Parts: sequence; C-alpha cells; structure tokens
Amino acid sequence: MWFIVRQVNLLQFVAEFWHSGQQDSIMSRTIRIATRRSLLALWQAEYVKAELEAHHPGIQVELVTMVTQGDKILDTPLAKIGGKGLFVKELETAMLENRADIAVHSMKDVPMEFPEGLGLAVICPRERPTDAFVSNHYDSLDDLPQGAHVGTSSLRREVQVRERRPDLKVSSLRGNVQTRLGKLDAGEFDAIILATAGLLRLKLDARIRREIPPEECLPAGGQGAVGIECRSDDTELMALLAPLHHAETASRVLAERAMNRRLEGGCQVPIGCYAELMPNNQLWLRGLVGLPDGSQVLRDEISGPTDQAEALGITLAERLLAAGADRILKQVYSERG
Ligand SMILES: NCc1[nH]cc(CCC(=O)O)c1CC(=O)O
Repeated sequence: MWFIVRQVNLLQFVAEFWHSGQQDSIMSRTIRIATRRSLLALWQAEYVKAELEAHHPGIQVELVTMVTQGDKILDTPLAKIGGKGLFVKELETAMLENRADIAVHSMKDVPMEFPEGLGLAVICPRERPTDAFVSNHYDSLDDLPQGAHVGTSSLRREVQVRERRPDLKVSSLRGNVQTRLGKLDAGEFDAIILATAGLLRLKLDARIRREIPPEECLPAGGQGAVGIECRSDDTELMALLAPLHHAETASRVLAERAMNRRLEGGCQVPIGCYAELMPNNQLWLRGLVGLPDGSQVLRDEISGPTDQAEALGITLAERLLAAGADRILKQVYSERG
C-alpha cells in the first residue's frame, strides 16, 4: 500500500510538471492500453481511452487486447484455482516487455503486490460498490422459496447469503457477466448475485431486481473502482494520467486494500470490506470474515481520519484476527485447497 501513497505524491509532482508547460513533446506519443477481451474489461479500457482523449485533445490511444489465464479456465471455482492475479499477469508482462503502456483493472481483482517495475498510478471515480440481486422470478433473497438455488462466484457473497438464508443452495457461477446471466436465463439458478457496477457499465440495469445494501452484503475491497497500472519509471505517462485520479475513491480503496492485505486476502476469499467518507474528513471502514456456510461470521468497524486510511485498514484487520479471523481463514484455505 505504500506504493499508492508514493504514487499519489508522485502524482502531485507530475501535475505541477504538467502545468509548467512541458506538454508539447508528450502530446505526440501513443498510449497503448492492455486489456482483456471481456465486454466489461473493454468498457473499462474504452472509458480510460475516452477520459484521456477528453483531457488531452489530439492524443493517440490504442487498445491492445489479450486473453488471461482467468479467461481460459472457466470450469473451476475461482477459489480453487486461487493464484492471485489470474486476470492481470499477461497484462503486466505486456507492459514490462513494452508491448503496452497501461493496464486498466477492476480494483477488486488487483493483487496487493505489484511486480518490480510496475505500480498503480491512478484510481478513477468509483461506480456503485454494491452487489446486485438478479432473478427472473423473485425480488430479493428474502423472497426466494425454501431451498432455492443461488449462483455466485465469490465466497464472500456465499458467506452472507448462507448466513441470512441457511436453507438456500449456493453454487459456483463462473464466466463473464453475459455468461452468468445466460446460465440464470437457462434455468440453472433461481437467482444470481453480481457486482452492480458491472451491470451498470454494460447497460444491464434492467436486470437488477434489488441493489443489496452493504449492511446485507458487504462488498469486496475495491469493488466498483477502476485502477490504472503502468511502469513506475514512466513519469511522462503518469503526468498524462494524473487528471483521471480521484482522491476520495483512492482513500477508500486504500483502506479496504490495507485491511485485505493484512488478512492476506484477495477477491477469492470470504472477506468483505467497505469504506465510506464521512463528514469532517472521517473514514468509516467496515470489515467481515466468515465461513462460506455462514455458520460463523465476524464483523467489525472502525472510524478515523481519512489521511490515516491505511492504518485504519490494518487496525481493523488486526482486530478481526484477534477475534478469530485467522482460524476461519485457515479453515477455509485447508478445505478449499
Ligand atoms: N470478479 C469479477 C469482477 N471484477 C469486477 C467486477 C465488477 C465490476 C467492479 O467491481 O468493478 C466483476 C464481476 C462481478 O463480480 O460480478
């Protein structure tokens, strides 16, 4: 997390550099965006392309599309294939080999550590961070009949669904957003849970039966936020990216990722965390760790100054660990291999 902090300071520097009238040579360069080919990944890359073009008229931006391990392995639950960064490694290699300049990521899929030579330059404004209940027949989890079948790709959602409704059958649902909706429509599930942000970005708002509030389903760290990774030595590029950075979102995601990192969790673990900005520069962070069957769920929360986002995340993680999160996570990892 120190990396973000360092990069944000660096951003201040490059913003000044930018305004000091050095932009002419920069405008002639082409920015290559490495991206996966899923519609959601392409939406995010196109969003960054459009933002760069709006801030820097005349600049050239290209998409370089690629397929990642995470796109290839579709028949195994994410928790089993594990491997942090399943969706990012190929994009990172492309940047390190100078076949691309930036990669655009959903922050919830970005591993905590970056390879030598790469770092997170920018976090863009957050879309809605919640999960969405999607069904062709029912309005909400509470509305589902006894024993109904729910599909979800994440242990975090499974914990919270089973805690609320131990009678429901929850199974793994993999694939991109369209694939998952297709499985629902084919009748494989009575309902599925997806990130609201993905549905909104793909103009699938009509599929959302209910936006689940964080009290009922605490989101994953970084959910709904898009981040931009680039080579750490490319200060010229960072100057161009600087206007896309959103400090409020960055503070929230910093706290969430600090908690995840201290718990050694990623997107594929039964951990929820969600930070909100409150009046007087306060940050409110909530965290959750649980067993996928919902039989044990730990929750805690913390508030403090926004400029201590990272420390708040670490403290909350340590409180959860002291309350037994360690034991819960060990049990989950040993069961899921
Ligand atoms: N794990 C896949 C993933 N990564 C990011 C999003 C949605 C958009 C976001 O959180 O920014 C999704 C789809 C989902 O969980 O339904």
